[in-house]
Amino acid sequence: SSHTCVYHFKNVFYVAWMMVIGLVCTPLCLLSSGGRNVDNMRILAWLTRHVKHLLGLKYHVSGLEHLELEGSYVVISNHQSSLDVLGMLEILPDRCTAIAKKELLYAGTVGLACWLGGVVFINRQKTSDAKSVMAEAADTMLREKLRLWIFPEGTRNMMGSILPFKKGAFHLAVQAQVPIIPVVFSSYSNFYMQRERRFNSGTITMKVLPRIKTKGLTANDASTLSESAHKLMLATFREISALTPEAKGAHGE
Ligand SMILES: CCCCC/C=C\C/C=C\CCCCCCCC(=O)SCCNC(=O)CCNC(=O)[C@H](O)C(C)(C)COP(=O)(O)OP(=O)(O)OC[C@H]1O[C@@H](n2cnc3c(N)ncnc32)[C@H](O)[C@@H]1OP(=O)(O)O
Ligand SMILES: CCCCCCCC/C=C\CCCCCCCC(=O)OC[C@@H](O)COP(=O)(O)O
Repeated sequence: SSHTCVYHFKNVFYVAWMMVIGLVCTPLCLLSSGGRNVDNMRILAWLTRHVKHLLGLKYHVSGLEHLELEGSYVVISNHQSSLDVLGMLEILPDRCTAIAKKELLYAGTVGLACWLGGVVFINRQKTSDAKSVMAEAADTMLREKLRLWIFPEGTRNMMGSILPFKKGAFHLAVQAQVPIIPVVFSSYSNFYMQRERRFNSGTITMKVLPRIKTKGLTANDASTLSESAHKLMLATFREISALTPEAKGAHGE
């Protein structure tokens, strides 16, 4: 039926169009900075701005003032789909890059674009490697006055909730003694339904929350920090999501 066609078309179009953007951005990034540089993220964000219109998506953002902090910080957000990248680039602060799984590096021109934007790649299968790469990223972040965007669930999740957080983002913030700024995306379940093969137009609410301070905290506090951030973000997710009755049922509400 027609909604199934639209679903497949939009998904294929999204990946293909991002590949084209990845290709277009490459010479621009090379000309402007000569190689891998976090400032290339501005170019990526600028080139990607229009994609939401092509997919019929709107963003409603609140709390942007919480990102207007001096110096380094870690942004954490929930992760439902590769579409999250559009929201991320919609509000991306200056000098901010991301942490991603290393597989993304091999995703053609999108991988190249990520590399040019200074994305830090981690091997999730090798926890000890991932930890040392993230420790190095904490140093680089301070030295080069960067911000890092991390998806602490560590994987995509469309179940209408937020998975328990991995601890890496919190260790990194504590090691660097920088604040954590939570960003919550509302549920995509009102416009994107994988099971029913529906990808309708829709509005995504993004809420930036006030920073969580880490000054004086140690590695022992990472678990508590992770749990309290999760609780806060899950409450916000439920508050801002226009949940369907079925999705509400899945939450046990
Ligand atoms: C695209 C169009 C063209 C133009 C656009 C181009 C580009 C677009 C621009 C940008 C796009 C960027 C897109 C990015 C999106 C990518 C999203 C992703 O890839 S998500 C997947 C990757 N992210 C993550 O995995 C999140 C981070 N992961 C973690 O934090 C994990 O903790 C881990 C480090 C990988 C380890 O995983 P593990 O399963 O072992 O988890 P635990 O958290 O339970 O940890 C186990 C144990 O170790 C302790 N720990 C963890 N980290 C540390 C540390 N750094 N130091 C010390 N100890 C650590 C932790 O406390 C646990 O111990 P304990 O149980 O005793 O507490
Ligand atoms: C050589 C061709 C390879 C084709 C691969 C196509 C990949 C491009 C897909 C969409 C275009 C824009 C996406 C931008 C980046 C999306 C990042 C992303 O969402 O990665 C998933 C990762 O967070 C979690 O992975 P898992 O849920 O654990 O798995």
